[in-house]
Amino acid sequence: MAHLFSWPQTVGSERIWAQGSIATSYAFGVLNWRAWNFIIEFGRKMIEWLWQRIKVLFVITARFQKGDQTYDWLMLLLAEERVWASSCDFKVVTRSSRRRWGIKQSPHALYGSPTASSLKAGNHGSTPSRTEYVPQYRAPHLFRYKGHWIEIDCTSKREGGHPRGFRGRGGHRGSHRRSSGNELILTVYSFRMSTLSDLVDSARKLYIEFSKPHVTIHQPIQPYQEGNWSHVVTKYRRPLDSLIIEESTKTTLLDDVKEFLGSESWYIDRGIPYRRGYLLHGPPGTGKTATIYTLAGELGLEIYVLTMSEGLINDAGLKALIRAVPSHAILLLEDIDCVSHSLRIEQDEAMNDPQSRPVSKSAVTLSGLLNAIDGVGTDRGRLIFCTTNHLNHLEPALLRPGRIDVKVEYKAASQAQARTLFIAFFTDRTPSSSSSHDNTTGASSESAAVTSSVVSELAHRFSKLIPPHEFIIPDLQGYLLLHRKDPQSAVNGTQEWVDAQMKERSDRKQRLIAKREKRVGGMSEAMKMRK
Ligand SMILES: Nc1ncnc2c1ncn2[C@@H]1O[C@H](COP(=O)(O)OP(=O)(O)OP(=O)(O)O)[C@@H](O)[C@H]1O
Repeated sequence: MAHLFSWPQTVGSERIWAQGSIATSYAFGVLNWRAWNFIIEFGRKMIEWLWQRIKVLFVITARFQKGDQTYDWLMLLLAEERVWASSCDFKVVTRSSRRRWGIKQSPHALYGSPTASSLKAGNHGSTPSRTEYVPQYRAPHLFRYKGHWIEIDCTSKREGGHPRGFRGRGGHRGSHRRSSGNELILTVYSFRMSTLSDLVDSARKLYIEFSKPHVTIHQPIQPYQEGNWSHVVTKYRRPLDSLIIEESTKTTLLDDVKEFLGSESWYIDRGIPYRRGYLLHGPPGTGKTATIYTLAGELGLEIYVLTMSEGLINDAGLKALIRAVPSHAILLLEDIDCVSHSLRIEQDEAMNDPQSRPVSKSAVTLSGLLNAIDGVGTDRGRLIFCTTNHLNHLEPALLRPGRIDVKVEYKAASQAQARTLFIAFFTDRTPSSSSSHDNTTGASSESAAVTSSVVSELAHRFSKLIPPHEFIIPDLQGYLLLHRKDPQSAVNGTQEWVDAQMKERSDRKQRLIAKREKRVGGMSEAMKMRK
């Protein structure tokens, strides 16, 4: 009976025991699972932490913003290193700028393309094309530079860190905001910071070498408040002797700029802002801008141009743009009188005087311009060149020494300039012609001397027929171009051309006077009617 009664008890206790052991093993299982989870998570975190530490020691991340000079240096270096060779992502453009980071060649030979150096030398293959293939580097690219692996990424999807949330030395973890993609991110797998600085330095040297035959001109792009100068054009360097201005003006300007560039410590020691302002003033087409480009080419300086008459840049934009100009570069402010004009317009409009309305107006105010010129960053070796056609429109505050230190007046061509232009125009400068004169017999060099003396004599006659300070160099160039192959006929036709030009000018003047008188007459009639 007891057995009878004990069985269910036993069964019950076994059941309880079984249930207990299941519960216990379940609890242990859960605990185990939690422990394992904890261990795995802890291990993962440790590995991540260690990996981050290793990366901090062995990986350097550097960002290069479009619009900054370093971006251009790096892009050129990448082209030179043929990093694009493994790329399958190109932007194809027909624009043909002298500054090319793309692979400029026939589409048929894309992957067998020449190197940047051969392109530099003008060797574009047998089928030169104006199409440019610009590698995009959207997907990360790996390349080897002086024994180090370097990764490039042009289009970060996250801002504030590495494209893949990576945190390198000095970097931050990505915050997953979309970037504009206007930056180049380099990840250098090296524990030495000098690897990066060497790379940037090599890129800079290459860029200077590459830019030698050209003058680089930077123009701003919108939004100006970001100080972005990424629109770049290049022009062939102009030889100094192709600039036909007074020899003394040329050398004075050149020497002044050279002296300024070499006297940084002098300025710093005396607490004087290290900048120099030049004002070139005179009628349109007299060579003001040409002078600045020639100086820049001669001294290897880059130009940052702002045209004040365009009316697009306001005070905030101007400040940001001027601040972004690097040291030892030329800041060129074209048509600076338009800034003063904006004040004058307001005054004149207030006085209801429609007669004095100027042609163009700048969105920059005078105080905005003065603040931008005097502001932060402009005292770090800044050469500021201003041009104007109307010196008398400039506010005295702008002409104060420290803002404008050197003034140069430009006029229409003198007879001496006309003579120099004629000689430059008709003297054969091709090396072959000069070498043939040098290397051949005495008879040939004699004929060269005769030719140059003939040109000189004709130039003298030509200059005497040109009334002083009436025609600008482009006018004279235009006329000489009509007689490009025949200097004698150029001289023979000069008087006739001068007379025709003078008559045309006088007719135009008469027409303008008549128009003005008609307008004034109309206004006084209206006044009378109103009375
Ligand atoms: N003295 C000069 N020597 C050589 N070229 C000149 C000279 N003057 C003008 N030119 C030529 O004429 C063209 C116009 O010159 P430039 O743009 O320098 O004139 P500017 O005085 O700056 O005119 P603007 O006031 O309208 O800006 C250029 O192609 C330039 O090469």
